[in-house]
Amino acid sequence: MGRVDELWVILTVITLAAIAGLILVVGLLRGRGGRTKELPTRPSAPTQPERTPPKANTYKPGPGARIDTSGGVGTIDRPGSATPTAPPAQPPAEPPSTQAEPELVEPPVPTVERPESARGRMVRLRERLSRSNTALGKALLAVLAGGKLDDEAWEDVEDTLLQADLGVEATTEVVDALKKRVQVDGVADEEQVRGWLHEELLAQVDPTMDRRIAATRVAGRPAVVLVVGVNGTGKTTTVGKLARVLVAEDKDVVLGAADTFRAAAADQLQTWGERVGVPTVRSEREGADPAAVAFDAVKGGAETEADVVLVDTAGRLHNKANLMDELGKIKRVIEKQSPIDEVLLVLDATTGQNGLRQAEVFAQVVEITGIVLTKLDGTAKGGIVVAVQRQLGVPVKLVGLGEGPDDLAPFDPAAFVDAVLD
Ligand SMILES: Nc1nc2c(ncn2[C@@H]2O[C@H](COP(=O)(O)OP(=O)(O)OP(=O)(O)O)[C@@H](O)[C@H]2O)c(=O)[nH]1
Repeated sequence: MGRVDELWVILTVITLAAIAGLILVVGLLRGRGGRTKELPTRPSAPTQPERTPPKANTYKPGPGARIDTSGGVGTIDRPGSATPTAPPAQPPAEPPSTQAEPELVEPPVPTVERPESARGRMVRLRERLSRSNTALGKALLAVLAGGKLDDEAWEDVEDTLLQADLGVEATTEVVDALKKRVQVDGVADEEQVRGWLHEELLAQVDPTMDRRIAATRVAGRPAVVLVVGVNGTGKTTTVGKLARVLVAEDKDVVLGAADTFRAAAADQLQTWGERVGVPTVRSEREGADPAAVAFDAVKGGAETEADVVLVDTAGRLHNKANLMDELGKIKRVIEKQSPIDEVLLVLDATTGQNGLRQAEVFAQVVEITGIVLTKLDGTAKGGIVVAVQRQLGVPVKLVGLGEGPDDLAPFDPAAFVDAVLD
């Protein structure tokens, strides 16, 4: 082989080696690149500078619980908005698929109601209060403006207040204050007496108490409201009505059906929610762990960036110890992921002293922050407002004044006393 041939052979070998090396390097690089693309992508944390309008619900409830999304968190026409009802936003379209897929059944478009705004509800409902309670005002005025205020007359005043469930302490305070005024100013005309009564009763109802409901996001999470009380007091109804009050205030609400004792309670709550476009987290199973449902509801509320989560609980348990255990567990489990901002105790105003005893039992297990007095439309015992506030040291925040969906009103002390003395 001549020198030229040898050179050609060496050149060919070098060229082939270089090509092989190049192929190897390219192959390696492509292999790495491909793998990077396959890394699972996490949905990015919300980076928007401001809160976007509520989204369609993406929350996945734990086993045994499901979220009813027919309320369509992000799809409702908010009450109070001037814009006409827009059709609910649809979930993002699936990528086209060549395979035959099961038919996608569109959820029914809910007819969303527009609840009455909370402002002025008590004024509208005042008549119902006075219808039940004017007997109290009339009786008091009749005695006080009658002119002859002897011991017997004062006893009548006392009896009237006691019959209205004002309680012994408050009754004594009111009577003593009135006696003093009569001593100083003498027996006055009916208008004057009405003024005194108004002042004394209002002082008992205590207009200085903070009656706001914790329903606004706190530190980047939804407020959590736990609703407790014995069965039949109107708990579920109250949660449904409260959702309406809050929706009317443009809040995003999530309901938690932790009353798993009675299967129909979850259905009842879900129906309330659907009417105003609010989702309900519930269990499919009767007797499911209520703490798990409560946990899922709070989690769901956080994930959908709701303003407030309202958790309904059961009140019908075999005995007091069971009730305490269950409530205590619900509280502990919720608190694993979020503080509880409000515990509302629902009391039936028609049950009088019995209701006060119930209040004591609940107060031993949870820290009650507000009272909802239901069925105040059907009783002449409006004085229970004062008695229960004194006993628990927490304000009546809401009053139920009928079975209608908007018959729950924020409690307004002055309007209440006006109605009693009307
Ligand atoms: N008149 C009147 N009725 C009310 C009021 N609030 C609730 N109710 C009625 O009280 C009844 C009981 O209400 P629910 O909400 O089912 O009571 P609950 O406490 O949830 O009962 P359980 O689910 O069995 O624990 C229903 O018929 C309600 O319509 C109110 O303010 N006035």
